[in-house]
Amino acid sequence: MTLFSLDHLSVRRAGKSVVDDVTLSVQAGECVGLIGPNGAGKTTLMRAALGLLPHEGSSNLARLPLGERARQAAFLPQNRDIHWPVTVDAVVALGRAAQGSGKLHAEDRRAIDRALARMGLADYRDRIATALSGGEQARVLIARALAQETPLLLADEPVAGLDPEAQLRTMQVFADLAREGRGIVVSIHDLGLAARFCTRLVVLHHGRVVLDAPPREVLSDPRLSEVFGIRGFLADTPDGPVFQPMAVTR
Ligand SMILES: Nc1ncnc2c1ncn2[C@@H]1O[C@H](COP(=O)(O)OP(=O)(O)OP(=O)(O)O)[C@@H](O)[C@H]1O
Repeated sequence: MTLFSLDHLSVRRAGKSVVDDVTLSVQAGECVGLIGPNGAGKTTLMRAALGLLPHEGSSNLARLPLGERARQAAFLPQNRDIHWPVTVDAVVALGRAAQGSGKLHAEDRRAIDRALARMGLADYRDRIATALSGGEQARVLIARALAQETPLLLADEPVAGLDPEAQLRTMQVFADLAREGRGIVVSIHDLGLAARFCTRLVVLHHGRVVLDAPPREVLSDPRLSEVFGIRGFLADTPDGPVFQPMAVTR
């Protein structure tokens, strides 16, 4: 089942083409890593796909009325500041606001508990969110997005600033959700984590999709070094593929 589809999506910002004619679809069961150098257009692509930026071409999400869009897709933006001195539980509960009337029902409570458990935050639920470390706050916001329990999750650099355990835990959660039949689109700079946990990698360069294939194929493609300006080491291990950037090539 197709959960996400972009058809010739283009975005211009300040007169410059930032996303250029992107056609892409994501099926249930896929965890798609959106990779590309700084400024490649990853954030712009996600925001336009969600209807948050003017664009040409079409996105199945941008076409939906607001309430329906929130039931179809959760979005974890890159900016992860929490401004309200409320409990972790209350922040995660906001993820349910789009799903119903605003009043929490038993099913909402269960979704909040599942999200807290998935992110290892059960013991944090009564802590004041603004009094947590940056990485802990980031995990709370991931839990808020998970609590929406939408068919599709778009996450913009969710593991930036997280410690290794939280990075692995988060990527494992995304991989598990995909295996459970959801669709994930995750922008990520850590190509090693992308190799391990994504089912497919889409490489964006100057706003265009230049590679779209399973991780091993993408990470061994000579075009990768042109795009990123690096040479990497790719190997198979019992835990899955590993990729380590080794040297700058330009
Ligand atoms: N509001 C804006 N006005 C003009 N140009 C913008 C604006 N926002 C982004 N851009 C430009 O669009 C391009 C893509 O930016 P975007 O944030 O989508 O890249 P990204 O791939 O997410 O980068 P990063 O990995 O650094 O987060 C960049 O060249 C950026 O300078």
